Amino acid sequence: MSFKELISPSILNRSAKGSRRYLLIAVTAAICGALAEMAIALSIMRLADAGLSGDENTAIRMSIYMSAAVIVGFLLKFSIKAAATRFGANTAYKLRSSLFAHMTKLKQSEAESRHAGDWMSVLSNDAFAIEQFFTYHLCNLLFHPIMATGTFIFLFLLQWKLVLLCCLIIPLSLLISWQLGKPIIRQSQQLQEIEGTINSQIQDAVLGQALIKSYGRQNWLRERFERVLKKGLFKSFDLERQRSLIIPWQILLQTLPFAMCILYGGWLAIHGDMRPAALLAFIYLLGYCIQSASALPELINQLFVAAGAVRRLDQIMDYRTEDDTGTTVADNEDRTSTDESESVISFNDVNFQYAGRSVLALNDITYDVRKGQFVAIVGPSGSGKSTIMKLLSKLYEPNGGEIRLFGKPLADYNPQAARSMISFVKQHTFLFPGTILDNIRHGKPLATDREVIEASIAAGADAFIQQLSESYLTQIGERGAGLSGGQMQRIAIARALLKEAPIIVFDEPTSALDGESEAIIQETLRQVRREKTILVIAHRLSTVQDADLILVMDQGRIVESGTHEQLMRHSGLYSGLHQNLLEGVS
Ligand SMILES: Nc1ncnc2c1ncn2[C@@H]1O[C@H](COP(=O)(O)OP(=O)(O)OP(=O)(O)O)[C@@H](O)[C@H]1O
Repeated sequence: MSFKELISPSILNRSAKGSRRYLLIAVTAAICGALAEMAIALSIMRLADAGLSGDENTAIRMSIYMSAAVIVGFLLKFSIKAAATRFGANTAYKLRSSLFAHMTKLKQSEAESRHAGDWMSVLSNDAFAIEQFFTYHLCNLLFHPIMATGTFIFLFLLQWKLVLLCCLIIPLSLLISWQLGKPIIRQSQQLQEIEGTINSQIQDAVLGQALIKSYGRQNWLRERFERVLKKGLFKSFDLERQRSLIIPWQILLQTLPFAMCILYGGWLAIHGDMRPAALLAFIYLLGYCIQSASALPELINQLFVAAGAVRRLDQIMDYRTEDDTGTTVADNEDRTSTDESESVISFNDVNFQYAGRSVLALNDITYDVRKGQFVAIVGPSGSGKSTIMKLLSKLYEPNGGEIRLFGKPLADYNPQAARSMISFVKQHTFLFPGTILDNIRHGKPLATDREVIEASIAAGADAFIQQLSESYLTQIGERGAGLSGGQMQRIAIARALLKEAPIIVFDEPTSALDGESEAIIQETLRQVRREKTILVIAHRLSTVQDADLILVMDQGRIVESGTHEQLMRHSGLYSGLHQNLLEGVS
């Protein structure tokens, strides 16, 4: 890694914009702080000279100067810390915020390329490492190099021969810092990756808890976790070992110059080549110079750790986001003007292949959905039903062919505009922790309470919500904890109805529900059918029997289409599926 790469990561530069004045204040205070220390040394020297020559007035004046320099030095150190922390906190805040914003705009394929826990690790651990660097190390990283350089120049002016003697150590010190720092950045990066895996496994354990118990896989899970924990443990031992190698060098580099100065400086003073007062000031400043110089290896190490974290964040920023150009939500105002004979959704020879897959998930898909129609998509597992929905919601772009929404190519809409016209009820309902009211209101953030209740009534959710202890203000836990699958689904339907989008898409709405809930959803379907265009992906053929059009999919193709009656007249896949269902029931 070049030095340029180290200091110019793009996300850091962008995040630091607007806070650079604090950095400037910190650097200025660091320079002035170093000057204050030198003023103290100068005062000590003049004080010692005055003491030895019995000049009382100069001694008093120097004592006053020295006290003033001590107070100013104290205030400056305080300012460095305050300004550097301010710079760091602001930068870390912007960095986290832009990272989070970037993540919410990621292309679906990019988001799926990493495990969720891995994302969390980058967002929390790496961002935290950078914040820590800014809060605790940046002020030292500003002060110590300036102090080391400033005192070095002053020492040189005092007695260059002594400085040259001490200088023999500096190249050695820099070489050691650089050499010891390189493996640290590599190992801390590896440790961070292991942390990501640990987070992923914790997440698997939490989300898949019930499944893991039902298959008795706790031991497998524990052993797998144990293995990655051990890997992390050994890696952190390696890292600590590498870091601890710096300590003996630090001690050596601290004591060696003192010993050399006292011996050689004393010899120079005895032979009249150096005033004793100058030797006193020299040793005073040498302490500061060494303290600052010896802090550098650890600070450089911390800089490497933070640089590693910034580099990983930069890699995240390189992940592609959705293209948000094109027709906007505001341009959609005329969407309901489509007359009944026109297509609301049309797929024309659409092909799609997932990255890394050798076969097409969708192969020459062509169909039309007209305004107010109820269209069902059925077919065996893996036939491509959900992929159609993913393309429709612009989570993926087709590899060939064209999709149109209200007559306009879907590619011309920005993703938000396209999604604003469709209410999705997914197979797996996701509810946020919070009140039921808030969860339904995600469909239309400015909806009144009355509108929320009306949507809930239409979705058959109002009756059970009213029976809850705090009705619509009942708090629900993470992912809807405290509600049954059917109740969650009805809340999701209420949310979708509240959105008032002209198209409503149900992804297998009945698959996780009992008979009663299924009946309620069927009733909802019948109600909204009059007002909205409905697309349903279903396994339960009972849900779709009265659909205007049923598309039957197999291996990424539409193999049959028609109404239930038309399809039943052929002895094709649909009637076969129906037959299997009946045999399963009997
Ligand atoms: N994110 C993905 N990455 C790679 N391949 C995928 C992805 N999602 C689905 N597929 C593959 O694409 C094909 C179609 O999947 P899709 O989920 O659309 O089928 P489906 O008909 O909805 O299945 P099911 O009824 O089981 O939900 C399958 O072969 C599946 O393995």
